[in-house]
Amino acid sequence: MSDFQNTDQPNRPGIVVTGASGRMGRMLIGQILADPALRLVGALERPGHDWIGQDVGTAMGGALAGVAVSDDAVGAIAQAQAVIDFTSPAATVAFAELTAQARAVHVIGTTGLEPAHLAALAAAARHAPIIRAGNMSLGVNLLVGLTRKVAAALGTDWDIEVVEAHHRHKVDAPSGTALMLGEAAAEGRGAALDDLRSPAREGITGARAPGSIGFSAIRGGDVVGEHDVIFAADGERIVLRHLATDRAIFARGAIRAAVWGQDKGPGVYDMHDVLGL
Ligand SMILES: NC(=O)C1=CN([C@@H]2O[C@H](COP(=O)(O)OP(=O)(O)OC[C@H]3O[C@@H](n4cnc5c(N)ncnc54)[C@H](O)[C@@H]3O)[C@@H](O)[C@H]2O)C=CC1
Ligand SMILES: O=C(O)C1=N[C@H](C(=O)O)C[C@H](O)C1
Repeated sequence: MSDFQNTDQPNRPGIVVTGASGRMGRMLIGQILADPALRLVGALERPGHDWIGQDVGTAMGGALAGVAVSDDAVGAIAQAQAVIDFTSPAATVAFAELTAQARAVHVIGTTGLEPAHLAALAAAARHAPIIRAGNMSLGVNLLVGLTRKVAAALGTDWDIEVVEAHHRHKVDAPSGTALMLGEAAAEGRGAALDDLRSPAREGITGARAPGSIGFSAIRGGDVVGEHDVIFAADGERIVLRHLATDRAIFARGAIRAAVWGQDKGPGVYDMHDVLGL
């Protein structure tokens, strides 16, 4: 363990952060190092990454953290009480197996997960808790509840569209948040999103299918994350909106989940469980 982090509190959960050099990895590591109630015990990057072997604090341009960035997931995760993971679907599935073996909490922010990835995570969650959400912020998780409520109150003469905007580097669409909001809207209508989801529009699409839920994605610049749920009827519209301006909100939620999960049994949880919503 590092001599550089506070050692006054013996029961601080030891946290491994995957994707250490990523936009979310850096944010998480910064928040963990700044919090005396937490301990950073590992920082993982993909094999071949130029941060491997460097101290993660200095690689981030700050003070020594006493934790070297590693590609040894087996060794790092074996020492962890929690793994916070914002990487890619394939990496997340591999980390889930190791985290389950270590009986540690796996907090998953990675989006773009397909049904096969989700099945692998469900298998891992038979051994240890997994807390997964396409968005870890308090605001979006509140918006999910509002979306479900508004969709339940309105009939199918109100068309539902989810519009999202993200930075130019984002690789998946619709965003994990947009899908959470779409699922909530479908639930409000007593259906599964798969049954209501409108295919991506291009060309002669025909008129909108009544009761369907559409998605549109904008990518550009450094947009952190913006989501609108539009309920459109003849003569009026309701727009529920969340604007993220700082990735700190996602990191705060993920760290809260890692701590919350410490006394939880195996299973899949989400931020509604963590936040008690
Ligand atoms: N649930 C939430 O609240 C949020 C979710 N996200 C999601 O988190 C994911 C990551 O987002 P960003 O940090 O913006 O991406 P990023 O591309 O900046 O970072 C991903 C990092 O993971 C690393 N990585 C990939 N494979 C790896 C492996 N096998 N082992 C270790 N490291 C590996 C990459 O080298 C990279 O540094 C995306 O799926 C994004 O949608 C992002 C923000 C909030
Ligand atoms: O990739 C991102 O940046 C984000 N991804 C999450 C998503 O897919 O919804 C959460 C947030 O919007 C930022």
